Amino acid sequence: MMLRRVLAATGVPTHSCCMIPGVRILSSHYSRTSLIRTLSTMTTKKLIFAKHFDGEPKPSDFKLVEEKIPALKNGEVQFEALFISVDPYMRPVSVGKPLGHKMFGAQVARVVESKHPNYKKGDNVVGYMGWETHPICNPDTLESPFGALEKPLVLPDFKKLPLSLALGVLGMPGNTAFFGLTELCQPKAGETVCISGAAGAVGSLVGQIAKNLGCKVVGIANKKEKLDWLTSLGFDVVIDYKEEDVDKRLTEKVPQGIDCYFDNVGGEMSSTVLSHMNMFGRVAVCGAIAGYNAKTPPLAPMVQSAIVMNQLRLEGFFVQRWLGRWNEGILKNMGWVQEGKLQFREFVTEGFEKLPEALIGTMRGDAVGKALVKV
Ligand SMILES: NC(=O)C1=CN([C@@H]2O[C@H](COP(=O)(O)OP(=O)(O)OC[C@H]3O[C@@H](n4cnc5c(N)ncnc54)[C@H](OP(=O)(O)O)[C@@H]3O)[C@@H](O)[C@H]2O)C=CC1
Ligand SMILES: CCCCC/C=C/C=O
Repeated sequence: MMLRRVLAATGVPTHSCCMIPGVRILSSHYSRTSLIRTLSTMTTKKLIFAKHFDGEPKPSDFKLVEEKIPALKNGEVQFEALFISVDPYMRPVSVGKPLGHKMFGAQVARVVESKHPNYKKGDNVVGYMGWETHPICNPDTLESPFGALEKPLVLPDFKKLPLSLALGVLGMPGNTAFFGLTELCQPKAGETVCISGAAGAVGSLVGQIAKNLGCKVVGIANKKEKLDWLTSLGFDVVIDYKEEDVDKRLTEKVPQGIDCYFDNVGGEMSSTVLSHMNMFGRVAVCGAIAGYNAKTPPLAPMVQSAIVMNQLRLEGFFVQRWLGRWNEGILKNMGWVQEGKLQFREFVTEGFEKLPEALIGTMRGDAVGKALVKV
């Protein structure tokens, strides 16, 4: 549609839009980049959620479709996706979602055209537009995967920082780390904070924030590359839960006990951590990835004795609880990033079509830091 208008304006017959000569004539009026962009925005690619996951997600659970971009209606905005997020939460949150629709999820995108007063061409946003290259949506009726209305956020000037950070340290994972740790664990300087899934998008930030607050930090993850990275970030103790005996290592290396546990994983290893907690310890239950792909919930050793004997407080949370304070977390994390006190690492896969593989990879533990796809 847009290309037809451009061609009409140049006098090139519109039926020649896909022919090389037409492209050559146009290039005298338009830069090669804008022409490529114009051509590519005629259609949009979507990954459809085609089959409910059975165990681990599979590429065949998704279907790639390409559609013409419809005309924009009043109140709508057309975006061009720049980065799309892949997150383990997608596995449990997909349960019960209707099939045949675009896969849900967050993306960083640029506004291409707008018929909404609060969005203008060229704005960069982060929002739940799903797995699509050129989505159109009405921001006022856009739903997050968690079932609430959530408008795409227009991003402030990121200065020299990459826009992709709006999906990581300056976005949902950053706020999960900040609010989950500060509000639920309430760590005090000198206390010991333990984190499972410690080298991931959320966990790597939790550990660094805890260090910034003056705590001792224990990180649990798998693979030498991840543990070395955590050590370089200042984690005091690192444990490979697949290669080492977590119980023995905690006894040896954390004799003072654990005051706060930020749990991304659940299962047997978390039961072990709970048995090392101090009196009045606090546990933020953020995720349970150890069980996301399981057909029947895995059994874990009983934890109630540790909870009772040490009078622990465990609380689960969704980060959306703090939507009303969203910018507070983002600004706090941005300050630490700018001071060099909050390092981030991104694990970027190139290509929209690679989204399913990227999701599967991050659930398997391939990613160090935040996993995302560059469209
Ligand atoms: N409550 C909330 O509001 C939110 C919750 N979450 C949850 O937080 C957790 C972390 O999310 P996020 O940082 O995005 O993801 P990560 O970047 O941490 O990626 C997932 C990691 O989980 C680890 N993992 C996978 N399987 C297992 C297993 N069986 N046992 C132990 N570890 C495993 C892998 O690390 P390794 O190689 O070290 O095993 C993998 O890298 C997830 O559970 C997610 O659902 C996320 C955002 C918001
Ligand atoms: C057990 C599922 C937890 C996932 C919560 C994720 C929220 C992300 O925004």
